[in-house]
Amino acid sequence: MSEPILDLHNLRKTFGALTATDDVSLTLHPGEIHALIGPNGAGKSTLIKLISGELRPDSGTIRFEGQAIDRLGPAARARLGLARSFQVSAVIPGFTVLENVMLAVQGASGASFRFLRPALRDRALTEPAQFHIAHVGMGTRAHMPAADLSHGERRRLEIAMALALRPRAFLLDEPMAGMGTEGARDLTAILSELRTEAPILLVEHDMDAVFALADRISVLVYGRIIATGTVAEIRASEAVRAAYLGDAA
Ligand SMILES: Nc1ncnc2c1ncn2[C@@H]1O[C@H](COP(=O)(O)OP(=O)(O)OP(=O)(O)O)[C@@H](O)[C@H]1O
Repeated sequence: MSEPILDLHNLRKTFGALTATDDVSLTLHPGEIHALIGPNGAGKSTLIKLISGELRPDSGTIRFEGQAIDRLGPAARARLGLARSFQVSAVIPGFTVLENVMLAVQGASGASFRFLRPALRDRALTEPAQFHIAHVGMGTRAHMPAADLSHGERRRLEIAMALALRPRAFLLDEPMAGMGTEGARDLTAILSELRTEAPILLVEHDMDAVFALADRISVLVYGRIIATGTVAEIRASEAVRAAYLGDAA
């Protein structure tokens, strides 16, 4: 297998007496969607926060494209291309789809006048923004205010904004949450394509989406990875069935 883009080694995080992350090691490789599943309170969000830099581990290491990033804060990790989508990119409701993505393009270029409405004639911003908007199938919505978008369209906008940051890896924490069946199906198709842009570490409770998307699945229970494998391997695992999947397998 290719060199991992993201390489976690023996990560550990405690909150008082509680071990939320118990010696977790996992890798994310180019082109793959690696899903992280597990019951409520298993430590999935904590792990995402350790990777994004919002939380610091008690021990263990995180390498990103071969570089140790343990000492970097969230902003520096984001600049390296570690994109925590659906949270980093705050959509401005009064701005159009195009303006929102232009702001993301502007932010990615390091410009500091983040809160000014971007100049619609600035082709250095409009061209990449329109490219990302077309990529997520929102070409006909470019001039619509973000406030008027449906939930699913807003998710697409957020992905276009994440793409503008030229990510090297995506950390997605429950992107299907709050979406209807159709919206979830729609987003599943988008994420499936997105993996060719950058690999995705996907925390998700929607098992239909996980089984449809994941190249590999890791199962987290009480902060510990109890199994990592393909969809077929995880569905067939007795340990996983007993600890988590039950009838969903
Ligand atoms: N800042 C914190 N301080 C104390 N305990 C915390 C903190 N953050 C998380 N925890 C605890 O750590 C454990 C793991 O929580 P975490 O939110 O990572 O789980 P999760 O798998 O994401 O759950 P869910 O699926 O419900 O989102 C839980 O027992 C939680 O109560």
